[in-house]
Amino acid sequence: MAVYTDVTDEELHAFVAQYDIGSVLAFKGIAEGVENSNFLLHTEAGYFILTLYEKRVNPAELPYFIGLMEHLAAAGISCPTPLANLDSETLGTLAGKPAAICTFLNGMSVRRAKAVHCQGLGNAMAEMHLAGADFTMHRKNALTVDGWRPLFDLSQDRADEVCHGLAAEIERELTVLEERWPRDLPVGEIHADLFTDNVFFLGEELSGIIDFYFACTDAFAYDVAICLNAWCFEADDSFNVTKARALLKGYSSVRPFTAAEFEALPLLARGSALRFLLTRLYDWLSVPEGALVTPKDPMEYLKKLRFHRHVTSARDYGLALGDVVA
Ligand SMILES: Nc1ncnc2c1ncn2[C@@H]1O[C@H](COP(=O)(O)OP(=O)(O)O)[C@@H](O)[C@H]1O
Ligand SMILES: N[C@@H](CCOP(=O)(O)O)C(=O)O
Repeated sequence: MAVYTDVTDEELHAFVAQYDIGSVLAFKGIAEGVENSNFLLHTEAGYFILTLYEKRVNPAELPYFIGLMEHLAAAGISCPTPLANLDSETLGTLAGKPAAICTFLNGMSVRRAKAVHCQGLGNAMAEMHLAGADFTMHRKNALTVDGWRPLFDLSQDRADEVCHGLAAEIERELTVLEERWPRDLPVGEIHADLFTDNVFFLGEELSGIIDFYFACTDAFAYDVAICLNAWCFEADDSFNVTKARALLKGYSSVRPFTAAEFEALPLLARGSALRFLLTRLYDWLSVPEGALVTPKDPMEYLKKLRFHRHVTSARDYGLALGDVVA
């Protein structure tokens, strides 16, 4: 369910009239997504996505997200482009919520990524990282190592309801990551939620990247680590090194890894697994009674975390130092 706010016909027509996109031909809510209310908007000028920003998005941060999409789109990255209205504003208000209209991207997310999709993802992610280099706004990552303990505090007392011993295991992991987290890697604007549902393909060709509302300024290699977790494990929880190799080669053919990134990758993958374990654990334990939401499984990310704990080098992900490091 991802329509939290009702929009009346009058409100919609008045909002759309502020843009040079003709009048509304059709308008319907989109079921996918969890954070914001999204609508497919068809006007005389074509198809668009209308987004109402809901309470988990801080309005003060919207100029960063909107500005980043504008910047990346102008640099040739296939991502939603926010439309400016007749007053040259990309952000407005609809039904009492901040709202924007963005371009519609063709394509579909893949249910089962193949190595070729992972390679395309690697290429596009590296291009996105390079394209963000001259973006002048920045946003601290609230969900990196410094944010994990406060997040864990919210679930610690009930973590063992999900899995016996989980609270102690997370505590040990946090201690290790807080001690060893690398702080001197190349940084820039990263997507930070590049899961399969946020990447569109037409056949085997990547056609677009959506959902920039976790984007932030952090280590490029952390974005790569998030993707290793989200794209390179099978349904039976096994790690698929062929997909990982394709993803890393795809990335490094556009932006070669530094030696420090190569060294840090296993730790970043552990941290990324812990980040999604913690947010999923919180959501799992906080589902309101009767809510129409299916929380995502925290255990999936515990298993991924345990896998990375036994990885000693990025070679285990199929990355050869001589091959790809600048
Ligand atoms: N620019 C876009 N082009 C095409 N479809 C889009 C676009 N933006 C969002 N969508 C559709 O809306 C759904 C939810 O969008 P998403 O940004 O993932 O929402 P949320 O932030 O609530 O998770 C996507 O799965 C996709 O189907
Ligand atoms: N990708 C995260 C959840 C965020 O959901 P999204 O719909 O905004 O991509 C997870 O899988 O835990």
